[in-house]
Amino acid sequence: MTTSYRITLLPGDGIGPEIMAVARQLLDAVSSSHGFSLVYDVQPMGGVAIDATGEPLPNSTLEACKTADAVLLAAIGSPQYDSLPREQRPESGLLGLRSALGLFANLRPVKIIPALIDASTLKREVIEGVDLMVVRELTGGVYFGTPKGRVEAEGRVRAFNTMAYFDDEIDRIAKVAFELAVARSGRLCSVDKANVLDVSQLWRDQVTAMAADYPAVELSHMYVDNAAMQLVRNPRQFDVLLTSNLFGDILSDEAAMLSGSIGMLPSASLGSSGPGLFEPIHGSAPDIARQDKANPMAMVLSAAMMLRVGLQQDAAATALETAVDRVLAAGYRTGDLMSEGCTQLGCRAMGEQLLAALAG
Ligand SMILES: NC(=O)c1ccc[n+]([C@@H]2O[C@H](COP(=O)([O-])OP(=O)(O)OC[C@H]3O[C@@H](n4cnc5c(N)ncnc54)[C@H](O)[C@@H]3O)[C@@H](O)[C@H]2O)c1
Ligand SMILES: CC(C)[C@H](C(=O)O)[C@@H](O)C(=O)O
Ligand SMILES: [Mg+2]
Repeated sequence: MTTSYRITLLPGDGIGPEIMAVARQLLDAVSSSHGFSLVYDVQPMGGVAIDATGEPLPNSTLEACKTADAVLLAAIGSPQYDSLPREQRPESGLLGLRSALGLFANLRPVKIIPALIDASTLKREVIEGVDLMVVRELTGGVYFGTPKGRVEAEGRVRAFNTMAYFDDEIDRIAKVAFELAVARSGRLCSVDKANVLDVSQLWRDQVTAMAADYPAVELSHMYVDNAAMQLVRNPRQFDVLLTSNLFGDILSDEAAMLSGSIGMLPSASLGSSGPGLFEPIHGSAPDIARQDKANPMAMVLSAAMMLRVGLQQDAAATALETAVDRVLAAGYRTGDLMSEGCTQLGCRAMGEQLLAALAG
C-alpha cells in the first residue's frame, strides 16, 4: 500500500498563496515519483482567516494542524490589519499556532548555493562555503513573557514586555543545538546579552552547564550585538548558532542576505512530539503581492524540510533541493536575485522551471 500523509496547508496572505501554489505542484510531482502520496487540507490562517471568521487562528484551523502529519505555512500578515488589537492580528495567529503545537525549536539553515554567490550584497570571499544553522527558541522569551501591556500614568504612556525564560525552556532548546552541533561540525555559538540582561545570564549559565554533557562540542558565547556584526564580517566562523526568540528572529533575517535573498531561506519548527510546522523565514511581502514577482524557493525548500524532517522522505527532499540548485545553475532568477546575464522569471514561470528540473 502507498504511504499517505495528511498535510495541512496554510497559504495565508500576500505572496503566500502564490508561493504555496508552486510548492504544491512540486510536492505532487515529487511524491508521485517517490512512491508516496500527500493529502492536503487547506485551511485559513492570518488575514484570510480574519476576513472569513474574525479570528486569525480559527479553532477549526488549529484542530486541522494538530491532527496533521505536518503543517506547511507560506506567510501571513498585511498592513491592513496593523490597527487591530494585537491579539486579533495575523501575527498573533502564528504565535498562537507555534505555542499550541509546542514548537519550541525553530531551525533556520543558511547554506550558500554556489550559483548565488554573486547575488549576495557581500563579497564572494566572505560568503563562499557558508553553511550554518540558526537554532531559535520559538515559544518563549519576550514574545510570550508577561506582564506586558500599555498603560497611562501621570499623563505619560508606558508600554512594556517581559523577556523571561525558565531554566528548563533554555535546557530543551540548548539540547537541540548541542545535538545538532554533534551531527555537524561540533561548533556551537550561543548568542545572548548576558553583559546586560538577567535573562541572558541564566541563558548563558544553563548552556554552559550543559556543555559538560557534550565534550565533543566546542562551545562559545557571543553577545548579540557582536554576533550581528560577525555574521557579515566572517560568517564562516559559525556552524550552529543558538539564540533566544527575538535574537534569532533578527539574526536570521540578517543571515538571509548571505544567501542573496530572504526569498531563499526555509525553516522547520519542531516540538517534542506532534506535527512540525514548515515555513519560509520571510513574510507576506505585501509590496510585491499579487504581481507574480515572489521568489518561491524558500517555500519549496521549506517543503523539502517538511519531507526530510517531518515525514522522513529524504530522497524526495533531496530531489526538491536539487531542482532548486539546477534552476539557479541554469541562470533563472526571480527579481530579488536578478543579476546580469541571468534570465528573469515570475513566480509561476519559476515554478514551471522547477517542475521541469525535477522531472529532468
Ligand atoms: N512567518 C510569517 O508569516 C512572517 C514572517 C515575517 C513577516 N511576516 C509579516 O509579513 C508582513 C510583511 O513584513 P515585512 O515587510 O517586514 O517582511 P517580508 O519578509 O514580508 O518582506 C521584506 C522584504 O523582502 C521581500 N521579500 C520577502 N519574501 C520574498 C520573496 N519570497 N521573494 C521576493 N522578495 C521577498 C519583500 O518584498 C520585502 O521587500 C508583515 O505583516 C509581517 O508581520 C510574516
Ligand atoms: C510574523 C512574526 C510573528 C514572525 C516572528 O517574529 O517570529 C516572523 O518574523 C518570523 O520570523 O517567523
Ligand atoms: Mg522574522
